[in-house]
Parts: sequence; C-alpha cells; structure tokens
Amino acid sequence: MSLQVAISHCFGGFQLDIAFEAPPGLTVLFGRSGSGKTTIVNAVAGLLRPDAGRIALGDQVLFDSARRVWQPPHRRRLGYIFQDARLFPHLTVRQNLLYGRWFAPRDSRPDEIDRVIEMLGIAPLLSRRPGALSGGERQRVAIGRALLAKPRLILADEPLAALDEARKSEILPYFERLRDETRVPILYVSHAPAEVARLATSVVALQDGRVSRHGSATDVLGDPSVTPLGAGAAGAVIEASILRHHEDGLTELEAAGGLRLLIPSVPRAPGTPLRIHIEAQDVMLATQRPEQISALNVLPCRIRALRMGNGPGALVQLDACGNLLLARVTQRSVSALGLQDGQEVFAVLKAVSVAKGAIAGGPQPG
Ligand SMILES: Nc1ncnc2c1ncn2[C@@H]1O[C@H](COP(=O)(O)OP(=O)(O)OP(=O)(O)O)[C@@H](O)[C@H]1O
Repeated sequence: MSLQVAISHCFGGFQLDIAFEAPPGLTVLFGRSGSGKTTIVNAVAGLLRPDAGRIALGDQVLFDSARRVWQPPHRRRLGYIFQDARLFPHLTVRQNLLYGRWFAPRDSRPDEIDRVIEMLGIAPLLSRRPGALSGGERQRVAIGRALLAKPRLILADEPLAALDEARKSEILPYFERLRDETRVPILYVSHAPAEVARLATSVVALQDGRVSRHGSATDVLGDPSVTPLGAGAAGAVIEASILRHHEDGLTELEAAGGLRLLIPSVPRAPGTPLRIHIEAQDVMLATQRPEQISALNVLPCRIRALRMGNGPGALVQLDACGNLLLARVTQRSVSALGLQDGQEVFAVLKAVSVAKGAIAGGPQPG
C-alpha cells in the first residue's frame, strides 16, 4: 500500500505546492526548517485541510478537494510518533500500550501486544510510569502505542530530535525493525542527513514548499544539486556488503561494480549488507594515484558533475564503479587541479571516516 499526496496550501507568505508517492517502507520528508514538512504531515493526519489537492492511502481517499472528500483524523487510522513521546503520565507503560490498542479494529490478534513488547524490548518497563523512564525508553513505548492501534500508516515527526546522540542510537534500530518487520508504511520527518541515510527507503527532499527531488536515499543524497541543508551537510550513500575480515582488524566491503572499501573491523558475518554514508567533507581528490599515503581507500572515479557554491566551496559528484560519491572541495582546488566533467580522478578516504557512516543491514528495498 502506498501513500499518494498532491496538495497545495497557502499560509500568508508561504506557498506549499507538492506531489509525491510514498511507497511501502520508510519515506523521509527531508528539508530545512520552514520547508513545509510539518504542514504535509498535518495534512495527511487531517489536522490541516489543504486549500486544494488529493491525499489517498491505498484505495482509501483521505482528502479530495475536487470531490469534497474529507476524512476526519479519527477515521484515518494513522499512528503518530512525535518528538516528545506524549505518553499519559498517570498510566503505566502497559496501560499506555493498551490505550493504543483500544483504537485497533476488533479483529486484531490478542498476542499482538506480546509481539510489540518483544520487538521494542520494553518488557522490563511495563509496570513503570513514564516519569520513571529515560527519553529513549519513553520513545520506544510511544512507538509501541502507535503500532498497537494497528495503523494503516505511521507518521513520525522528528521523533529523535529531542534525544541526545546516545539515545538516538538506542532508538534508531527500533525504527529499522519497524521499517523491516511491519508492513506499515512510515512517513518520517527529519532534517538530519545521518538519520535519512540510515533509515530511508525513499526520500522526498523539500525546498521552500516544493519537492526538489524524490527518489532513493542513494539517488537523492548523491545528487549535488540537492543540498537542502547546505553543501556542508552533503554526503552520499553507498550500498555495500561485508566481503571478508583481515587479520590486522580491518573489514573489507564490496559495493556495486566490484568497488572495495576498507574500514575498521565490523563484527558481522561476510555477506551482511552494509549501507555507508560518506560525508562529502571527508573525501579528498587527486588527479594522479597518490603514493606513500596513510589513507587506505584510494578509489578511481570519474567526475559526473561539478557544482560551484556561492562561497569558496564546490561539490563534486563522482562515479566510483557505478556508485555515487560526493566530494566537497574548494573552488581554488577545482581550478588548481583543472577539474572538469568526465575527468578521471582518485577519491581518497580514510578508513575511519568510511566507518563512522557504516550502518549494518541497510534498508531493504520496498
Ligand atoms: N498555522 C500557520 N499559520 C501561518 N503560517 C504557518 C502556519 N504553520 C506553518 N506556517 C508557515 O509555513 C511554513 C512551513 O512550516 P512547516 O512547519 O511546515 O515547516 P517545517 O519544514 O516542518 O519546519 P521545521 O523543521 O522548523 O519544523 C513556515 O514558513 C511556517 O512559518
């Protein structure tokens, strides 16, 4: 089941005019503050009635201005996960979860609650109240409550934004399980590239109320013309898998076209898929293969596109054996090296900078 959204809405000075289809899996709405992410989520949720357009979830039409269709929020069967978990403070974790199930259709299976408790690892928390939980634990309970309402779609509006880095890494794997183990499509708002790189099956990049690009995380994040958060935050995604482990503690990865990368040990079996987010600022370029250099990854590439920024920087899109990479260099280097489209160059990456964006078991295609 997929979600189709085509709406326009005007708020005084802000005009939203967007259309996209979110396939099964996790679709990230990605863009800087004020680009229209929450307005879209509110329209899908039924909290905002757009000026015009149509929103449909599978064959259920939620809104159609031409046919005067408007389903109120409680009829849409959606699950919400907000930035703050919004649990009921006077209820225990178990009661909060059961509250979610109250909205589920009568035919839902009684063992559903056990499955959700197991999936989210919240069994030890069931008798506590939200006040006695960490931020990450509260968010896991909120995910459980949303799931138990048997939603047809989950809306997650920056669910990790209020958490520190440690709590974020605690919660991310649960969103991965949600994406991979439930068949419920998820519309997920974020402006954190690392989160997008890790979770997205598809990405809708927004800029000033418009869709600037829509596609897989690999395509959208690897496109130098799509930098909704500025070139400083750019970084491409490569889908790889573990090839073998070396005796000196390094792990060798293989990506499309036979591309090989070395990173510090990843304790996973050969064959495990690994998605890597390589930040553009971690990639250096050389016009000849550098020798006597400590960086372990020297990748022959071809320049596919050059994008000069307004400041001193430039983004270079590279094709490495069919994989897209981005390098952030200065315009001074572009002219000193004479870089141009189609040129053969070498991308230089330290093993540790590849490793910091390595994500075990990247999203399965939807
Ligand atoms: N109720 C409202 N009345 C008037 N303008 C609004 C209203 N809600 C949102 N806007 C405006 O619409 C634009 C888009 O807002 P929206 O909240 O959708 O952006 P966002 O991408 O979710 O931002 P953020 O990442 O900061 O949450 C902004 O310019 C905002 O000021």
